[in-house]
Amino acid sequence: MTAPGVRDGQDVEDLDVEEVLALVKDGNRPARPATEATHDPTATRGHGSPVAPSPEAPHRKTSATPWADARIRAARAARSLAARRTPVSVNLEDALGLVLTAPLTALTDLPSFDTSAMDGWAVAGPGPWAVRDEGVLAGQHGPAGLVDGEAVRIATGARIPPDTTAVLRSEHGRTDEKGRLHPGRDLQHGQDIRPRGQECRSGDQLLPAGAVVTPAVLGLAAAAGYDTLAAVPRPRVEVLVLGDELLTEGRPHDGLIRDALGPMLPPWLRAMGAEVVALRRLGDDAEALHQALTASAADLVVTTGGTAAGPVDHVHPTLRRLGAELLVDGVEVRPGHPMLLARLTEDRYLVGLPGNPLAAVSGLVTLAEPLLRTLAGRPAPEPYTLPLREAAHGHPHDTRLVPVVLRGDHAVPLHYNGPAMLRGIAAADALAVVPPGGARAGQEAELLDLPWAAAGIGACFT
Ligand SMILES: Nc1nc2c(c(=O)[nH]1)N[C@H]1C(S)=C(S)[C@@H](COP(=O)(O)OP(=O)(O)OC[C@H]3O[C@@H](n4cnc5c(N)ncnc54)[C@H](O)[C@@H]3O)O[C@H]1N2
Ligand code: MOO
Repeated sequence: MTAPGVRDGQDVEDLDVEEVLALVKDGNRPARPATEATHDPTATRGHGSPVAPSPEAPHRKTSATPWADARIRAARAARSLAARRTPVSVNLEDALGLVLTAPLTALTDLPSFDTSAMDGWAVAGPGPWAVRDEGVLAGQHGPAGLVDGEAVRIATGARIPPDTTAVLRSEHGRTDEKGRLHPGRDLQHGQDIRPRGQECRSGDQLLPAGAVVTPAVLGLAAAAGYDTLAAVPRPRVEVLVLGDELLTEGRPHDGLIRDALGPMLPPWLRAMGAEVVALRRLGDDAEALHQALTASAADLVVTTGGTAAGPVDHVHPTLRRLGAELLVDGVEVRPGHPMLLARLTEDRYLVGLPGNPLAAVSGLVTLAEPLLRTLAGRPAPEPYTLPLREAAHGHPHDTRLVPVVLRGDHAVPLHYNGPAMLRGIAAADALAVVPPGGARAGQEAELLDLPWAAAGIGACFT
């Protein structure tokens, strides 16, 4: 059935109840531009005073923060803690994705000795040459020096014998019947020799402090002599999954459903650079939640579910009981508007993700990502936009995050993007930021890449 007033081409399955209600009331009026929505008397920006909810927005939270402000607030909240974190020394194999706290300074010349760039012969003086019996392989040290007219077989990466004048590639040399080596073409002095220090001298700065450790940085660090790197510690995150209705195996039955967030959040958080220290399922138990939050030593606790105002929604009451400071209490974004950010103690934070799975993703990218990025010392990704290939309907007042695939130079909005659905995001490359009122086909939309989309599965998982 199509809800009356829903615009052509819209899938009612894509809308949450509130959006459908708003559209029914709006009829087919054109979507309001973002600027107008900003002046909506029902929309409270920042932490303004409470405003009576409008009939169009039965669940609008008066304290809700605009989406872009919420991201900024989450990033800023962690700044003072980030400044207090002590750098750690991390083995290379554990350093992927971390940020260097000291410049990467070469511990050696590179190459650290004169090296053959090719398989062939090290030769001294002009040819033809007498070829020694014993060759020189990579990894051997101290080959005997050559005299003019002499050559020795040499492998790529092997040390150049003293007094070598060039390396003759194997395909450019010919040996006559007497075993003498002749050049097949002119040979320049120093040809195919990589001189010591060609890439850097010991003490040269290879990368500045603040560089992100990529696979290539790991390779460079190893080449330059490093076993460990000084880096910003990975933020530690504990995930608390709330809800009595959740199963951890088998098919849904008897009103029980599978926990979709337990399997999804830890790898997603790791892809965002976090160390997930624990995942615990607490049911709907206020006491267990209180104890878990009191006992946790993680930099960030991520809870799922329980953010709304139902009888077993324990997150707000527990935060009040703990005396936590609510920094963001609801965000003007769909899905996920009940998401929250709190400071539990001076150096511990909580992000409360709504239980609906796509709403949880929205909370992850809106609040957890900027907070973790700041704690990890990483810069914000450069914002970028692409035109939408099709129109994306918008919420009347709130930003919408819509899963999209990137095709050529367009972003294509995906269906099955309702708050309880993962079908769209599971096929997506990015989330498109759709302003209040929606976006036309061809309109540029800001895109938030999914952490694995650009790098390929596995590449960014730490
Ligand atoms: N009176 C109001 N009710 C609701 C509002 C509102 O503004 N006023 N907002 C709705 C929205 S929007 C969302 S989102 C949810 C958020 O609710 P909670 O964070 O309290 O989440 P729950 O009620 O625990 O669960 C919501 C939904 O998600 C399912 N769920 C929970 N955890 C998981 C999981 N790990 N894996 C899969 N699915 C999960 C749960 O069974 C519910 O269906 O509140 C609305 N209500
Ligand atoms: O419907 Mo709720 O917007 O957060 O998923």
